[in-house]
Amino acid sequence: MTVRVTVNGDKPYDVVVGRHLLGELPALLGPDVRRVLVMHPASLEATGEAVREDLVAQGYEAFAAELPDAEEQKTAQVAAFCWQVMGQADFTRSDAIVSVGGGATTDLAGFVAATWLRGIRVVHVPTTLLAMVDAAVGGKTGINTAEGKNLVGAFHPPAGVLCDLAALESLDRWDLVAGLAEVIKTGFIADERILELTAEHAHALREWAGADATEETWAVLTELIERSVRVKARVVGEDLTEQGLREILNYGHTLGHAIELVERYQLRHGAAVAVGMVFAAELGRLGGKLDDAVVERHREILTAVGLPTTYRGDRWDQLLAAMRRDKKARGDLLRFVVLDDVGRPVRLEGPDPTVLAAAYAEISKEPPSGNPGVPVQLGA
Ligand SMILES: NC(=O)c1ccc[n+]([C@@H]2O[C@H](COP(=O)([O-])OP(=O)(O)OC[C@H]3O[C@@H](n4cnc5c(N)ncnc54)[C@H](O)[C@@H]3O)[C@@H](O)[C@H]2O)c1
Ligand SMILES: O=C(O)C(=O)C[C@@H](O)[C@H](O)[C@H](O)COP(=O)(O)O
Ligand SMILES: [Zn+2]
Repeated sequence: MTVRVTVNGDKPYDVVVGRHLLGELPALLGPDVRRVLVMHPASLEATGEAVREDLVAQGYEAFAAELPDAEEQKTAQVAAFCWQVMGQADFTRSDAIVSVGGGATTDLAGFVAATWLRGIRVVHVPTTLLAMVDAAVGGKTGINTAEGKNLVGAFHPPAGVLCDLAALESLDRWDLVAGLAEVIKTGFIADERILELTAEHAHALREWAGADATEETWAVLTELIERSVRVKARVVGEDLTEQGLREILNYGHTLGHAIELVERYQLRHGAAVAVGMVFAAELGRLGGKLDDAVVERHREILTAVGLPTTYRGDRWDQLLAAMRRDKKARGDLLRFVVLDDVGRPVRLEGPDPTVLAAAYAEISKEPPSGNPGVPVQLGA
């Protein structure tokens, strides 16, 4: 069954969840588009090429830009490479980009679309769970700089998002699990049923078997995707440019992004956000807002699906420096999203440094012995 969720805004668009969705591309690209750049990471060459050939068969002049894998593609250099490809192929304002990949690809492709000729159409075809439930929806685009994560970007909503569930068949279980972090985040900020479903099926999700997954597991995963997309669509439909409400989607990200930077992106975004959510829960608890039981629920559900809940205890100065560059910060004021309860996110501004350090102590574990450079592993 195909499900459509509309994202409201100046130019409303649909997030389509189902199978065999490529036939929808021409309608999303619109009548004026002649040239299309399909952007995909090297690891998805066959999928990217299939999309490109399909577009050629439909009469488009279609090009491909093969990108480095994962976070390595979110750089100014890679964006400049894409601008060069488009310049050499005479891309005009009536041409378009199609992204095929995970969240790193949709972030980069969205940014290139936002900046080329000050903005052209982009359709996202997310291929990871994380990109389907979060990154491809909502128009936040961006690249990293040496100083931090997503420091350069733009709000540029797509013309449509095609979540073809078949893509998840080839996703390895660590990437499926990393995507569950954003699903669980959505559960904590806005939809408790997500937490119940995830906890109930944690084992099957953690042991994701791709094409061999049972019908029951596919059904649960599909419901989790739909529920998460509905929450994200509602939030970004109300507050595209993060004037207020949208900040709730950043739950767990203040420390999460700092961990990603300190680890030089050697762990997945979802894994870092998982640790960041436990940190935020501890901040809420230490600030007298959140019950012990809800904090424990964070640890239980994240551990159950194989996500980490602790981080090495000897990186506080670096993490704090990175958190000062978080986009929610204002001047010297650090701002966090914490919870009063499940489904009740609130803002915490300028927490006392001793409370911050105490929350860090609650998530700290010994640094790996013998090799201080070893990155945190999922589930470690
Ligand atoms: N813009 C937003 O609103 C938003 C929201 C959440 C996350 N993000 C960003 O998304 C990124 C993380 O996304 P991600 O977890 O999808 O990571 P990713 O894009 O790096 O993909 C993870 C890995 O999966 C591989 N892959 C992708 N699709 C596959 C498939 N179908 N089968 C097999 N392998 C596949 C990729 O090649 C990569 O190695 C981060 O950069 C994060 O900042 C953005
Ligand atoms: O869509 C949003 O808004 C989010 O915050 C979703 C996050 O999951 C996502 O990782 C986002 O890219 C983080 O944004 P940033 O503004 O903190 O870079
Ligand atoms: Zn995120």
